[in-house]
Amino acid sequence: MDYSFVKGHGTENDFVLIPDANGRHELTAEQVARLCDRRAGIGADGVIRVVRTDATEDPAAVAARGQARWFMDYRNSDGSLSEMCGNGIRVLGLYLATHADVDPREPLLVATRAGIRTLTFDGDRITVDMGAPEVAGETKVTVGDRSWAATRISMGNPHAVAFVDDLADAGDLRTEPEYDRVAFPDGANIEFVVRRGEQHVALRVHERGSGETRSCGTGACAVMVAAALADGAERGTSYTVDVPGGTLEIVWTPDDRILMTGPAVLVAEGVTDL
Ligand SMILES: N[C@@H](CCC[C@H](N)C(=O)O)C(=O)O
Repeated sequence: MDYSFVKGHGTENDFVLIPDANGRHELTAEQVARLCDRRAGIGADGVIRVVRTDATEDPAAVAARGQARWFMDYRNSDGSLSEMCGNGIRVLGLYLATHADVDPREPLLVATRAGIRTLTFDGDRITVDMGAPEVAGETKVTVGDRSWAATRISMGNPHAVAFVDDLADAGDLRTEPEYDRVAFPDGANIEFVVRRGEQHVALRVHERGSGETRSCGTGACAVMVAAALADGAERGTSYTVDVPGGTLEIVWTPDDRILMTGPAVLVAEGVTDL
């Protein structure tokens, strides 16, 4: 069956959006993997079905009815579900502001499996209130014969953040790093971080369900929190986080919310029968 798609990216973390206001295109994991295939499909790090909260029975959408009109149904490129995608939600916001009756002069509330997130628009920059981080203590990550201490942080989805001397130390991230499967029963996104200056860091990421990507919005937020904690700075600070595909600005507010600001770009629209 033919259906419409939109392709977009946020700091080169790229997504196939499936506009599905009325909830008619529930996707299987196999379909998502076909869409994301970079040779036989459209190619992307993930798929976002853009559906109204009153048109899907996903429990997170049902819980948000009456507060948020739109639900981000996010899947990784292997077809697995995730609770949240920081870059993807900006791309979804731009899609709604340009293709639906969403007024970018107003805050936009979007339901996700991690709860409702609020977006504000400033030209081509979008800020997302990512909610409060949850810091869960120390763990360890391993690539080949090298291991690093890491901090477990949830941004609605699970992250392990490891400071390294050089981003090249993380080696070939085509293979998933090893991590504590008891601490992370649902898998983990792993970030490797170096310092670039005062309140300025850079990362590489291996995403759960997608492999190494050129950016991860929730990962950049987790990295900012780990860096601020290490600096003794904590709340009321802002950091610049460089990712391979660009730069994100992250603020930790005095009332414990993480605000992430970055770009969103739509690059193509079409019809597919994948
Ligand atoms: N790239 C995303 C995160 C996507 C989900 C992640 N792979 C997971 O499984 O939790 C971002 O920008 O946050």
